[in-house]
Amino acid sequence: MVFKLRMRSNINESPKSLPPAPWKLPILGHLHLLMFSLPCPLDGISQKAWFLDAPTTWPFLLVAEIILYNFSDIGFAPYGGHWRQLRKVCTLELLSTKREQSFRSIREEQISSLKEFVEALGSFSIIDLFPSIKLLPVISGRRAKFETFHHDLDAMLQSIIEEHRSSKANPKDSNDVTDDLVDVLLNLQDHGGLEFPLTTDSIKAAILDMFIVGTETSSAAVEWAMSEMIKNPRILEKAKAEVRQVYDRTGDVNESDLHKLKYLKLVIKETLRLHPPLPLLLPREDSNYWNEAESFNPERFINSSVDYKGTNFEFIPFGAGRRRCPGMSYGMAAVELSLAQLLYHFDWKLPNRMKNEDLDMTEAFGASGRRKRDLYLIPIPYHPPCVG
Ligand code: HEM
Repeated sequence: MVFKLRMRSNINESPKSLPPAPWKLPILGHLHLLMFSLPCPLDGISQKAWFLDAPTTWPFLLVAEIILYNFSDIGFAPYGGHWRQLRKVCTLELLSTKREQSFRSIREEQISSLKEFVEALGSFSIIDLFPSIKLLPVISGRRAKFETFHHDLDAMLQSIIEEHRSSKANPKDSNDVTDDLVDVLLNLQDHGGLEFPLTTDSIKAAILDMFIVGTETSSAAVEWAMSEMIKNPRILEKAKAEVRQVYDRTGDVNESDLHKLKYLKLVIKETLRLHPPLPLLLPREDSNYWNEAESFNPERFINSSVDYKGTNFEFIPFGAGRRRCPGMSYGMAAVELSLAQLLYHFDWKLPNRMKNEDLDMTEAFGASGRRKRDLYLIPIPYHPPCVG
């Protein structure tokens, strides 16, 4: 996962005096999920083809048509042979456990730059960690604007593809774990023996899916987890103590010890329950399923067999069934690692002596499940005890 970090304005500035956040579009990669707030003629989470008959005047359908190469990405593709093939490529080639592990060092390297970034700024908005959400900030119109945007985006994707092609004059075996996602797709296009040809447009749409879907959902989870912990200092302290106890030995946050962060995992689960990045129609605050459903209580998952893998229907932040999220392991690894970094290297406080109970937790309207207002926090560097 790529983290490009954008500089944010002044360190001690009041959030109120910051320029208003740009209007956020529902996010490209998961816009298909908007269908759940529209009258859907089909039942069930996994039926996604109906919208193809819908008028493409809805902004998100225009996005899918124009920007996602006429619905050729994985998320928007209607169920059928083309989608099945994309899905197979995605789960077996792009997001397999083997690949996920092979990207571990890249992920660690990228997420470790978080520390330097936060230090350099003094204050930041969590959303800046994942800038892809802002890829579309200024699109407020319809077709003409989407087309201009698509033109620019297409040029960028084309140059990414060409760069990969030229640096791979001797293409490697697609099982080569040093390949990145674009290499894997290009190798499949050249040598995959696929039932349906993998067009360059499908490759571009898949890159967009991975990049935008992955960053948008993971950033929402990190932002909500931090918000909930700030709002609940007891939980913040407990999670922080755990992270520091695990990493103080080396002074370095890495993926191999993530499995020891048992409490942080509960915090993430509870975050995904209360704030699923793609809300769908989840019973997240339904008292038929949850005790004190609206309160943030990570401990509810202690000794609970309820998991997010798609079999407990009261808790399906990654969806369920054949369209279940193929990037679950990637997403969880990125969220855990980001939060571990943030909690290990910094103490956190709200700006302007704001009280934790005053933190606004309103959700943005729409399908993206994000905070209505960006979360601004002041980091106070933590100096680990000398490592021997
Ligand atoms: C915390 C992180 C994430 C959450 C909560 C999440 C959640 C979801 C959900 C709810 C769906 C729809 C499932 C359904 O319709 O049943 C989905 C689909 C999808 N997700 Fe994720 N996701 C996350 C991270 C990622 C990452 C990191 C990637 C890729 C690198 C990814 C790639 C996709 C793709 C390609 C689809 C479409 C699958 C299809 O339609 O067949 N997601 N995700």
